[in-house]
Amino acid sequence: MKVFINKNIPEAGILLLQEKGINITVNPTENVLSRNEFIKICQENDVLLNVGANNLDEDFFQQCPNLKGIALFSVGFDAVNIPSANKRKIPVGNTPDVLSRATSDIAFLLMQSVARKSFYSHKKIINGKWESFNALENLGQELYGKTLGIFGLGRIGFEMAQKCKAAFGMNIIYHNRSHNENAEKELDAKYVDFETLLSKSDVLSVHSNYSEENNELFNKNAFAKMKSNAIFINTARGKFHNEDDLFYALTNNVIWGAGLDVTNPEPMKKDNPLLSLSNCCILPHIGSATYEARNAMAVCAAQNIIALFENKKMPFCVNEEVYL
Ligand SMILES: NC(=O)C1=CN([C@@H]2O[C@H](COP(=O)(O)OP(=O)(O)OC[C@H]3O[C@@H](n4cnc5c(N)ncnc54)[C@H](OP(=O)(O)O)[C@@H]3O)[C@@H](O)[C@H]2O)C=CC1
Ligand SMILES: O=C(O)C(=O)CO
Repeated sequence: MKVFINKNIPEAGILLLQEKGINITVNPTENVLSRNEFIKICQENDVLLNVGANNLDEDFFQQCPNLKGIALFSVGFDAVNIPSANKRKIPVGNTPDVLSRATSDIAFLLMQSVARKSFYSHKKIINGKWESFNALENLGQELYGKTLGIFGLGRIGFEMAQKCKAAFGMNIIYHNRSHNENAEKELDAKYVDFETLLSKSDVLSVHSNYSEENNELFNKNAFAKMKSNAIFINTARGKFHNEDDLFYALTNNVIWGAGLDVTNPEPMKKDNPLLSLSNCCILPHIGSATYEARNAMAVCAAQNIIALFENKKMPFCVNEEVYL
């Protein structure tokens, strides 16, 4: 079985695959492959270990009829057309849980960074604008006892809610398609409809899986229903928000601030107007970027491939229906 890894991953995963004698090819160039180059190499392999946001759509599956499995180096699987994989009985593996702490840490970091204007204040020093102490300048807001609203309270959302409750005694409300009974029991999280999530959250943090039907759900209409002191945090996928509408909301006192680890599109251009705002903190999609999380992700991805190699079910599979 031949495995193609389109960008290098931590050694922990490579070693596991090598120990099993699995034939792997890691993209030898530092460059991102063009779509044609990527497809050509996938055609020559049985399994793809995919790092980054390649679009694994129906066209991809049609062009790569030999593929027997996909191991994603991510928990999110929005870039894969799952019905196309299912049609061909191709299992798709992901890396759940191991990155929940790291990603929720970034959501928490952004929340505080926005509340205390920290990125902007740092830029002020760099730009020679640190002047004498002024009682009315650089004022942020405290989060104690405020309401955290989570859109998509699953693994990462739970970790975020737990931290916010422990650190600031925040009240938790959330909106999912179904109830998260564990969060209701452990964190006293209250299920609300989407409109209530918008109108009652002091901090609204997005942690849902992305799918087309939620494209730019956080747009002008949604921001208009939020509190004027609200902080919007998105560490899930950039396509959840409309960036022009977010800019409008941030510059017209519709909402108070925003923290983004994901942008729409990615990568963000360096002259994006959001980068110049005092009330917006942006990071370049580093949610899972810790040694601990990335090593563990590499192990999960390798375990998924090893299972395929041994004719077993992938231990972390997003389309278990292919095994029925
Ligand atoms: N910034 C980064 O580096 C990272 C980003 N991510 C992103 O975070 C996402 C979440 O990961 P994780 O917590 O592990 O996933 P989970 O599946 O554990 O949680 C996702 C939650 O979203 C809810 N949800 C899904 N669809 C909808 C919807 N249409 N409306 C409302 N709620 C919805 C689900 O509940 P229900 O089914 O009941 O609706 C579920 O509780 C990933 O898919 C990925 O996009 C992940 C890791 C790193
Ligand atoms: O896992 C994911 O979905 C990411 O976005 C990166 O870790």
